[in-house]
Amino acid sequence: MITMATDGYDAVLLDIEGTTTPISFVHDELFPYVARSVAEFLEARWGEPEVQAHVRAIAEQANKDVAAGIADAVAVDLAADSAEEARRKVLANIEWQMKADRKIGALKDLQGYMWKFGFEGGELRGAMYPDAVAAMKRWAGAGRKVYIYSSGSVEAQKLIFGYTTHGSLLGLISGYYDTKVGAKIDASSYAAIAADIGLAPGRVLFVSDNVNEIRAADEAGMQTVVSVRPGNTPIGECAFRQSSDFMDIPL
Ligand SMILES: CSCCC(=O)C(=O)COP(=O)(O)O
Repeated sequence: MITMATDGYDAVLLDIEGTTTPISFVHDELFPYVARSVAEFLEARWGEPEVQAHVRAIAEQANKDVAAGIADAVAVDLAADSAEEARRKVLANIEWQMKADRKIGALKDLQGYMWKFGFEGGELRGAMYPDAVAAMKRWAGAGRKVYIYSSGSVEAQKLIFGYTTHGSLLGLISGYYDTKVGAKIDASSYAAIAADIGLAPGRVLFVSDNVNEIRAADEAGMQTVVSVRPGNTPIGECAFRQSSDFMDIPL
């Protein structure tokens, strides 16, 4: 039985991986989609302005990482390198970052851009926990605004909820946040989201599988529930409320 603040909450802020969506979908379908097609994608679309914008962001991040002494990072000089050389280096940076499951903006933005082709072409469909879908409908129907906060880019979030195995859920969602608002383990990110939504943090309920994120949201004053799902990292003893069926979360 989950007990919430007696006067409830006005908005719900949901994490994706391990919360609305199985971790296995992200790691066994979404990430491999990019891993298996990124080399060919870069070769075929290198000259396209949108792809070049992603290339510049990856190169900028790589050069910062090299300066910071990160061993796997490969410096890229887009002005001096030949197109082939630059493409090889950009690819090397994408590959090591994906192996490390790095939650970094330039990589997340590129993944989101590539997933668009998979979702729009029908190769990808966003997997959802059925109780998460039911709870989102119940929250929206009861006047609780539903927001998303994920390391995945806002563009990727709109795809995963726009093309789910339960149809489009975009109509249930009032807004989207990614790490442009701040890191998910920083309390200031949750304060910024609450301010942007226009609510006191205490009127927002944050649900995530990641206890470090839950701790940050709690520090910012949000109400919290830890999502417990098969395949999630076990959380063990923990002071926070937990749920494995979001329909059990009181309104
Ligand atoms: C937008 S779906 C892709 C999820 C993703 O790329 C990711 O890194 C998961 O991050 P989350 O913050 O949802 O755990």
